[in-house]
Amino acid sequence: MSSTKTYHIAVLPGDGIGPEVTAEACRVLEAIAPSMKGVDFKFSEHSVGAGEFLKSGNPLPEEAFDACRQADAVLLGAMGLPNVRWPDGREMTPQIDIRERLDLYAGPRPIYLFSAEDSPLKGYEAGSIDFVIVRENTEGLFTARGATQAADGSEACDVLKLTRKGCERICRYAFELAMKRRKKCTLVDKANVLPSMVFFRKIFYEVAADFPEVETECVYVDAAALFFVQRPETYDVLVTENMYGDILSDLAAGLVGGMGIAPSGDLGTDCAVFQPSHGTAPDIAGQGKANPLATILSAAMMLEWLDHPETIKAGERIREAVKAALLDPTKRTGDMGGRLSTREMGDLILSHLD
Ligand SMILES: NC(=O)C1=CN([C@@H]2O[C@H](COP(=O)(O)OP(=O)(O)OC[C@H]3O[C@@H](n4cnc5c(N)ncnc54)[C@H](O)[C@@H]3O)[C@@H](O)[C@H]2O)C=CC1
Ligand SMILES: CC(C)CC(=O)C(=O)O
Ligand SMILES: [Mg+2]
Repeated sequence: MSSTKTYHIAVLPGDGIGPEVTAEACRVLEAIAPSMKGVDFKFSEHSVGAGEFLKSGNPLPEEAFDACRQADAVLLGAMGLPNVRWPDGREMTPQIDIRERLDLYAGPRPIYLFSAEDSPLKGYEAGSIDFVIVRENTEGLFTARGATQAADGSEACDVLKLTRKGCERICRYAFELAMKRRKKCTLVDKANVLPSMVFFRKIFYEVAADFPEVETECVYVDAAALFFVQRPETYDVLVTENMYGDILSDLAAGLVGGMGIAPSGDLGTDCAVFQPSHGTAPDIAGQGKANPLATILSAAMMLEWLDHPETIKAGERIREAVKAALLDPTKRTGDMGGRLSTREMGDLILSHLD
């Protein structure tokens, strides 16, 4: 007797272009589901973000958070709007709260050049830029949110904190990933200046000792920004602090076509969120212009992470469909120089799934 495994996916469309891009990713998941033997999906949708804050006063209602905790995986659009802020001036960042509360410490952000014409760099063929930034997601400078500001308004201070546990597990994740790829792991730090980064580097080499096959190197974060542009082909897996990873992942997305094609995962031990690396793009929201590929590729990462032979195959099929769709350089959304709408790009990917 065969039984069907039902995966519960919590969908958090969020703000701005979030609902537009998650709709396309869900269409792709629904289209691919019938081809998976013994697997299906149950989706539940939950309101979070700046819009939810304006309605209920809470950008992350407990019902939505519980749904994330209980789901097999979470698919998120993007959250936050620049004009919706806490009284202290910060934006709503429930995505960071979810990462911290569910301990989703590993943030893989794959950077892959699907088609030569999408790179602003000269001489790079499809597949020649192919690396993963592994962002530490639960420590570093972002944990300082809501930290200190002097009462007299004369200064403000954010603390960058790293722990041994946090550094060890993110380095271990990065080395294990490198073992499945081209066996090179680069630590991006600022160990010429900050004691926290000297600490990170020490732990990086301790963990490296368990992976003698992996080539190691350390690069300062400012130099990494330069080398990404000058010789991105030399990187495989890079591991770095939370905010460095945030900044470098936008820079790296720019090497392969922009934010519209940059997926990400936020992984814990038994819980994970998948979302595009981009934000809510208020400048194009509601106009059908958003590129859904980053979210569709994040959905493919989710299928691979679910780690069932059928979902792994389906994730690979989605990536192949994106690859095939981008072979025609006239088929792009506006951010990548084309004329397709969000829905038309979704339709194009569906047509390549057949
Ligand atoms: N994970 C999340 O939910 C994130 C949320 N945000 C929030 O999003 C809002 C906007 O932030 P920005 O700094 O403008 O970053 P953004 O990533 O939303 O936009 C930067 C630029 O990229 C373009 N862009 C982004 N995604 C695109 C897509 N799928 N298709 C086509 N073009 C796309 C935008 O139009 C804009 O020109 C802010 O409120 C910010 O806090 C920002 C980054 C991540
Ligand atoms: C709210 C932001 C810090 C989130 C972000 O930029 C990201 O996750 O890449
Ligand atoms: Mg970011």
